[in-house]
Amino acid sequence: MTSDQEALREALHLIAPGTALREGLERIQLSHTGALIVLGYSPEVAAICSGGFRVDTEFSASRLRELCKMDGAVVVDTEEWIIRLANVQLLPDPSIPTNESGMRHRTAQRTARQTGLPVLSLSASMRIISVYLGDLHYTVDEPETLLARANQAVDTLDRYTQRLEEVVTTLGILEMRDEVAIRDVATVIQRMEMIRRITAELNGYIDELGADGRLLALQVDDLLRGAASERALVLRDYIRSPELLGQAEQQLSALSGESLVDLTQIANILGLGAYEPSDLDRNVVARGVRVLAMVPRLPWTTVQIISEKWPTLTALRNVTTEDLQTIEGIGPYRAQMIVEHLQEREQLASELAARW
Ligand SMILES: Nc1ncnc2c1ncn2[C@@H]1O[C@H](COP(=O)(O)OP(=O)(O)OP(=O)(O)O)[C@@H](O)[C@H]1O
Repeated sequence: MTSDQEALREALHLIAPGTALREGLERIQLSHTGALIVLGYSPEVAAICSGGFRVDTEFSASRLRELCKMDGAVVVDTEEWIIRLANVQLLPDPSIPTNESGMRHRTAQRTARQTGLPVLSLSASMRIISVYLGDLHYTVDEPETLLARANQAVDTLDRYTQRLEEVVTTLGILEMRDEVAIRDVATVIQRMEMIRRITAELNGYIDELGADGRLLALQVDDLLRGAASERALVLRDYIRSPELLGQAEQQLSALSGESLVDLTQIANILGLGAYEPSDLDRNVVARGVRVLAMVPRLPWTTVQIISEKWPTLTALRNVTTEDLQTIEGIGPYRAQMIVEHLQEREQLASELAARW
């Protein structure tokens, strides 16, 4: 996300349903007066304001509506939530390009480009809220439209998480049998990345829906249940050097929709060296970090020390309680817990495999 996109998201959050600002905008829409509102008060804004008068009054929805009945723009200081100016003429640099028609929208776009602040433009005739920020232009949807789209995305997330659960379970079984192929790891990461993308889209809807999006946020939370930490653990299990983790995350999120379908590209991002589709069948071994992280109350630093000493899951599965007690901070009780946990996982994997 670029900084403008992030700022746009923050601006959408400010005007989300349930906020005082949105209530003001809805009142303006009902009264068909239209509006031009600058969200932020900076020296750049002050420099392009002409005429009008100072208000310096606490923000309220009804005040905004009243002030927007007058000609000109309103400037709202969103740091302090104070309406600073009203009835002002905005005079942005006329050489700044604009592809809008109508003076209000053209001024809004130029002002946003010149000041870097969000500028709202509400047309008197149409029930549309336009947000301009830098070079971005966003048309705010009605909450019903947004909710319909968000619900579709939740259905997709639901299907994706079910499919992920299947492939992660398969990976767990194969890990315990030393039968993991590059394809299995790449498939899990592919699914996780698809989930990350749909979640980012949903978070955008949640931000924009404000109070109307609370139920949606709970649904998403429920569906994700620790998905982000599981993703990090799978990556740690198969990316040899931890310093490449951040780079891999970046490259995964930069993959186009088409490239995400290609498992060899994902495998290469993980550093697993797959140049042709047949390379995907080559075996790989997990470090076992994910399995260790599931041991109850085992501190992360201890997980790291253990996996440094026994750097593969295969090696880990052969450790004894005596071996583990050579590590500082692991006594007989904890050593026993770790060994039992590994045995349980192995047992579970063979039970599940028997059902295949
Ligand atoms: N530079 C400006 N500074 C402040 N306010 C402006 C500016 N330009 C336009 N406006 C406001 O927008 C109103 C509508 O202007 P105009 O009719 O030219 O734009 P429009 O885009 O065609 O209108 P609408 O958006 O309502 O369809 C003006 O009456 C004024 O209140």
